[in-house]
Amino acid sequence: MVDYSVHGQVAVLEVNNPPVNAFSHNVRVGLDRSIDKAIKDTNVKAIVICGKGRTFPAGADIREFDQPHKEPSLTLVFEKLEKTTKPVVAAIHGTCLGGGLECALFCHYRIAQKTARVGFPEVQIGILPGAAGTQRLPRLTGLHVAMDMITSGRHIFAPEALKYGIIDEMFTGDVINAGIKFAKSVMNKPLEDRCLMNKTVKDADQADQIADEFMSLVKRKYKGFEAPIDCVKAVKASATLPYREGLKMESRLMQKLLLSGQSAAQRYAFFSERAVSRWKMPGGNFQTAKPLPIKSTAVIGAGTMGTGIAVCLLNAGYQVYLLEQNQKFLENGVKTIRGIIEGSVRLGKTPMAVAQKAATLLKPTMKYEDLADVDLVIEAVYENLSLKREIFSKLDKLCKPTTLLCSNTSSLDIDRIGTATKRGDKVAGMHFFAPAYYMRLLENIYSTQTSPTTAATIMDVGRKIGKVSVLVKSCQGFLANRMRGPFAVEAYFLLEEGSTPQEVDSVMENLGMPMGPFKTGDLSGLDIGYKIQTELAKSKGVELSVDSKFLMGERISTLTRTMYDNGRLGRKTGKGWYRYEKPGGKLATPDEEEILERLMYSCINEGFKILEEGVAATPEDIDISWIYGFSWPKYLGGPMYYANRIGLDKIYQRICYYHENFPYSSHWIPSRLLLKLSENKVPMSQWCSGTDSKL
Ligand SMILES: CCCCCCC[C@H](O)CC(=O)SCCNC(=O)CCNC(=O)[C@H](O)C(C)(C)COP(=O)([O-])OP(=O)([O-])OC[C@H]1O[C@@H](n2cnc3c(N)ncnc32)[C@H](O)[C@@H]1OP(=O)([O-])[O-]
Ligand SMILES: NC(=O)c1ccc[n+]([C@@H]2O[C@H](COP(=O)([O-])OP(=O)(O)OC[C@H]3O[C@@H](n4cnc5c(N)ncnc54)[C@H](O)[C@@H]3O)[C@@H](O)[C@H]2O)c1
Repeated sequence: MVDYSVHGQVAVLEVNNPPVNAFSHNVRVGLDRSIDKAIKDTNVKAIVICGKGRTFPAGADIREFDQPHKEPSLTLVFEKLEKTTKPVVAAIHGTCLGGGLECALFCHYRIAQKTARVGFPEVQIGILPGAAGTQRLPRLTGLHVAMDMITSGRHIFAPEALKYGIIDEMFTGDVINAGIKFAKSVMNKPLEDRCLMNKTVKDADQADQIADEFMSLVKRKYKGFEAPIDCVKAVKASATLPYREGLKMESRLMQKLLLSGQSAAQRYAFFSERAVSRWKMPGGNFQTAKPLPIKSTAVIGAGTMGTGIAVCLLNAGYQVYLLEQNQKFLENGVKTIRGIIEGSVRLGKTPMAVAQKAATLLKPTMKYEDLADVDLVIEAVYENLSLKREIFSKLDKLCKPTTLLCSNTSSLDIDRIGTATKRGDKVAGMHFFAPAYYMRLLENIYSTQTSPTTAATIMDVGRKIGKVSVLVKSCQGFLANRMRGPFAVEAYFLLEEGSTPQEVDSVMENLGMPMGPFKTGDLSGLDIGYKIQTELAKSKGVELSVDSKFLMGERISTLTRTMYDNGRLGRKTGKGWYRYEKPGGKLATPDEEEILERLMYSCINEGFKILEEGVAATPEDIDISWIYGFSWPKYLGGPMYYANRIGLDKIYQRICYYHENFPYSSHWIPSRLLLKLSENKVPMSQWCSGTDSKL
């Protein structure tokens, strides 16, 4: 777990725990023994700590957080480093994160490869740097930088770390050689000045002011999350309390956070995000299918979605043909794309070089013939099946045989689009979420014809453009919108029964969602819901009117149609739900619990049906879709995790209650899987892919 070697007078302690050299219990034991050995060896005059393989330790082992703590603790091991009279050098490459950075902060010196990153990402899993990180980083950088790094969890590259004094020097080339060389250069220098616990925080006199500033920032920016608040308190203590007292404060806050439900949920989300990349579908999976190389792409439709998708592809270095039917729309689309990229450069999110390259990669066109040689097409025209089929048929005849043809449709069956071509195996859905350049979820959809190679390729493209990609089977609405369907429908029914959009929104916002369903509707455009409903009715041979209350025996709401007819399309027309006159309700305003249950339990029921039918392979696929597609608060772990926390039997009973009261809404028909799991009290570790059991 720790490889020990001596090179002349320098002992090298190489942490060897792939893939990320996390400080698991056996690594702590190994490191402890190796430190003792190096201290005892009189021939050894300096010590180098580094990581084997791809990285310096990336932190504590997150999987161990729910297990009983086993000695030695990280702090106990690290303290030996600072106490020794032999200089200790952390030689950093890859990602030096969390406990890894804390280890480096106990060393007397830190050097890093230019491409290395350092950071304290603990806040993202609902905790704080609990091995003295909150007390030691401010002693190096001052409060401001430490507050920023610890409350945001952002990683910084070596040049920035050098600027703040976190590292002493940058190097290129081999880590061990660089470590030994540096260790030799500091071998006989005094160490008192290099021990952080002896230092004071340079801007301690402004502690109140800086802490107040960050407290109001984190309360606004990370509304509902507990960890950022405790991070501010712990970092402030580094300036207001003696070192040992500060450590006690850090430890108290850490224990509180570790026991909180939020941290467990955020850790579940961390592992789920990785689990969804291990996709599977009939005939193949992430291990058996290999992605095809994709260089050039095309986006059809330069509207809201097409422009956002083009930005994602351009930023990742793909060539993009942007095809429109209308010259004016094409020009506007190009302007929008430039505007988004320029804005991102101004915010420091996109490097100038990437923006300049993107400008050369964009090829606006009105000619389908230009698309003949591209490797991947993503269609984003109006939500209309016959239009999409016509376009796919045209592309099939025109594009080279290997081109993959994908649709960004929000709801249409991919099989029905694929049958318009003779290459159903190369047709799939790539469903982005608005705004496409910002939202991290990409829902990739396979039809009965799609090949695993096509799935592997679009999952790979998703990864390369920085999305969290989930693979699902095609069905009406796919995973995300199908499950979100009852959520939106129940919200409309509540309105018809007397609630206001503000009331409904505020219940969901209090739960932790950044926006309630009506504000989200205003943002996406209310015409989309209307068009989806009309298309669905048409596919069943029914013409809807404003007075329609049922579709095929199912209760429906045509409120979006009323909005559409009145030109209230949401933000884009300047009026939507938030300037809507409340219809006179017949029923009393439902209480908050009912709003929450009707919106969430209806979706959760649908989620279990989605699992039952194999549309999603695991609950993690569903939870990740909500976290990255609908900004579900990570600290609640996703709706399926949330359901498990509430108790499946309670959820099942309430679903039965609503089913009895709303017999015309099939989304209340209880899921058989939910019944089975709740009756047999099956723990989540047995119905998920294993993420829950890691906690
Ligand atoms: C009792 C009180 C004691 C308190 C002491 C507190 C000490 C400290 O303050 C707390 C911490 O350090 S908290 C920690 C602070 N550090 C962090 O939060 C860093 C979290 N990690 C990352 O950000 C990314 O993994 C990297 C950027 C390191 C690599 O990215 P990449 O190259 O895209 O690779 P990838 O696909 O992401 O991961 C590959 C595999 O490794 C797995 N794994 C990864 N880290 C793990 C960990 N720490 N642990 C376990 N496993 C970890 C990951 O799950 C995956 O395996 P899976 O089977 O597929 O699931
Ligand atoms: N807006 C959203 O929130 C959202 C989210 C996910 C998916 N979607 C889906 O994305 C697709 C596009 O939605 P949008 O909101 O971007 O629509 P939009 O109306 O903003 O843009 C559609 C664009 O397609 C162009 N177009 C129409 N027919 C064309 C043709 N034959 N050739 C070339 N261009 C043509 C139009 O001129 C228009 O500019 C729809 O299928 C929609 O369901 C939308």
